[in-house]
Amino acid sequence: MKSKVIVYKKMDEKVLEFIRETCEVIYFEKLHSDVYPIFLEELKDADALLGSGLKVDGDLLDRAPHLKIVCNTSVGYDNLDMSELSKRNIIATNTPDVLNDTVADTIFGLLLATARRMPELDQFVKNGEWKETLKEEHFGVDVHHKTLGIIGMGGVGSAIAKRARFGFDMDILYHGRSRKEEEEQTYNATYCSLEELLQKSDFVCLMTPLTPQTEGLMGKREFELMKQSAIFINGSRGKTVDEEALINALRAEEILGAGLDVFAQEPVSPANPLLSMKNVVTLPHIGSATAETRLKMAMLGAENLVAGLKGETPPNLIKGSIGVK
Ligand SMILES: NC(=O)c1ccc[n+]([C@@H]2O[C@H](COP(=O)([O-])OP(=O)(O)OC[C@H]3O[C@@H](n4cnc5c(N)ncnc54)[C@H](O)[C@@H]3O)[C@@H](O)[C@H]2O)c1
Ligand SMILES: O=C(O)[C@H](O)CO
Repeated sequence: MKSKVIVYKKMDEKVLEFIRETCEVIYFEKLHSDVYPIFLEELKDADALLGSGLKVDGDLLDRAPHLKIVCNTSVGYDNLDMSELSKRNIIATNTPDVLNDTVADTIFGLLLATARRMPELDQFVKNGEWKETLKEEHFGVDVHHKTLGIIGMGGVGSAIAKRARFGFDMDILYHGRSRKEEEEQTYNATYCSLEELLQKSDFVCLMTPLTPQTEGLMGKREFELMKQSAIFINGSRGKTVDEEALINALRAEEILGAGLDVFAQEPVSPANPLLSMKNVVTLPHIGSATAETRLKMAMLGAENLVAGLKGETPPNLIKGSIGVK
């Protein structure tokens, strides 16, 4: 009897074919309201879930009594209730590393675009407002040789540090749960407290996972500690930032600007005040959004799934999952 796998996100056919070699696949390109009742019905005898963003909590797991493994096609796994999964002996996996460079390219591009006001000046040109040589009022700020503070020097944070150091001669500060000797040696990065990082950085880049400890990590006090000339970049999750505090800090000119790839609510509401601020550059959570990288992530998720269903240890077990030694 083949294992039954529910795939709940749009996937390349190559990935579905790979899973179909050993499993039965129930495929939902998107879990919109029309198909959700069918999804819940299929859950009843499903052995595995593959996709990203679905809230997998106790309520959902109670509807899936045969589930053996839940596989994210993302590195972030804040959508998974790890304790509920472990209670039920369900394996959980994610897709780290394959996306580091693509995400670092996005986040550093966001940093550059925000520093040099590119979206605003692109619109300036397209609106036919460019009538003469640009004046100081339209100048941006330099990135090269400035100080970048990275909160969360992990896979993506480290790739951002590489770009900053070797591409832009930046000085790098970082804060995290542990020291990163390799990054300190390779990128001349300096570990410091969060307070010191916020006070000294010209660019603050948040790249931590969303956890109970990082929820609201950047709040009123943290933005007040930043330089008035500094720019905040968020590539992590929207809820690592107190969005109200960010809006107030920008309105009070406590910081110079912000570049955001993630938001507390996604898709972000058009009414969100951040979207009407010229000194805020916004992206629709596109960190890993290239065809090549998304295929790698999906295939890695599928490899984790097939290995787990075979009784093997999947390559990317999430910390806290059963089977993590
Ligand atoms: N915008 C996007 O499209 C995109 C893409 C990839 C990752 N992400 C987000 O970025 C996160 C990090 O990705 P990664 O692959 O670098 O993960 P990672 O696990 O390699 O690195 C996370 C880093 O954050 C640090 N950290 C954890 N808790 C912390 C805390 N309380 N304070 C300070 N540092 C802390 C960890 O020590 C680690 O160094 C993901 O969990 C995801 O939420 C977003
Ligand atoms: O966590 C990740 O991999 C990205 O945010 C894409 O979801």
